[in-house]
Amino acid sequence: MPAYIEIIDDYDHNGNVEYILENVLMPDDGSPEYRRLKDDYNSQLTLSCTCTDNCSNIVLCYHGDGIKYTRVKGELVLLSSADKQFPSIIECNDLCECRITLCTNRRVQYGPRKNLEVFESPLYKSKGLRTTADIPSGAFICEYAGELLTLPEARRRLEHIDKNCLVNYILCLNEHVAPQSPYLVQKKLLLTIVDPAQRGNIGRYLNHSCQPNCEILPVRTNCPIPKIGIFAKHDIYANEELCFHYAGEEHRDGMSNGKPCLCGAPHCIGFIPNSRI
Ligand SMILES: C[S@@+](CC[C@H](N)C(=O)[O-])C[C@H]1O[C@@H](n2cnc3c(N)ncnc32)[C@H](O)[C@@H]1O
Repeated sequence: MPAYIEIIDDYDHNGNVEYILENVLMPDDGSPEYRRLKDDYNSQLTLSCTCTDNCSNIVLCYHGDGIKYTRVKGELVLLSSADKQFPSIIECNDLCECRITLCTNRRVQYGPRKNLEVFESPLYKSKGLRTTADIPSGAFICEYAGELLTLPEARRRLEHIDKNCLVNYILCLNEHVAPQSPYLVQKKLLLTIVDPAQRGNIGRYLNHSCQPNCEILPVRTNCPIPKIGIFAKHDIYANEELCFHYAGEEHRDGMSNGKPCLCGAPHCIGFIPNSRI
């Protein structure tokens, strides 16, 4: 039995973007905000399960208010009855006593699914990500991994992007957290900012759609800073382009207008939504 899980990710980029398997810290700028981000990044969630029955009872491998997985045709997918009011996932971690190979509360930590392909999207007139195989509803696609930014650094980079008409890869995840969430006992982390422009994984190629086939959810494993997990919203067929709503479909407040949106959905809002930070 392995003592920890190794991420399996054979994807790569063309060009000079560095391929990373999971989030990394932005360069140290000496700020107090960076020190706080680094402290969080190096922290371990103290939630752990005490499952000793070969994970036959999923409830034991379940941490507080997180969404659960269920196994469908050999694959772990999100339970469709999940509470969408405070959506988040807390997977089992290195402190858990369950058997890694049997645990049904570990998916994102294994890395992206296979059969993903970067391509030139005719719809978006830029790169996009598609699947070459069918994907069931609720299945994990990949993480949106990049450099974790402090708020001042994100603002600085956004200004630079605007001024120089560069492609914006910065994603701000605003969490709507239940007051008794177990990870808030450690720290109140509500805004996670990820920039895969220079260092990122395959998640950086998903475009925005106002009527997407994927959704993003915060997923915690060992670290209190969530990974941004991308999941199938419904069954997806081979050769479909994968896209998600950049601001989250349920939370439209706090959005600012970005560039014109090319998604072509019947109820397209007309612009790429950016979270106001
Ligand atoms: C995360 S990247 C997606 C991959 C990108 N298309 C590429 O070629 O690398 C986000 C950028 O893609 C483009 N993009 C994403 N969704 C779009 C949309 N709905 N309409 C127009 N451009 C979009 C914008 O330039 C946006 O800043």
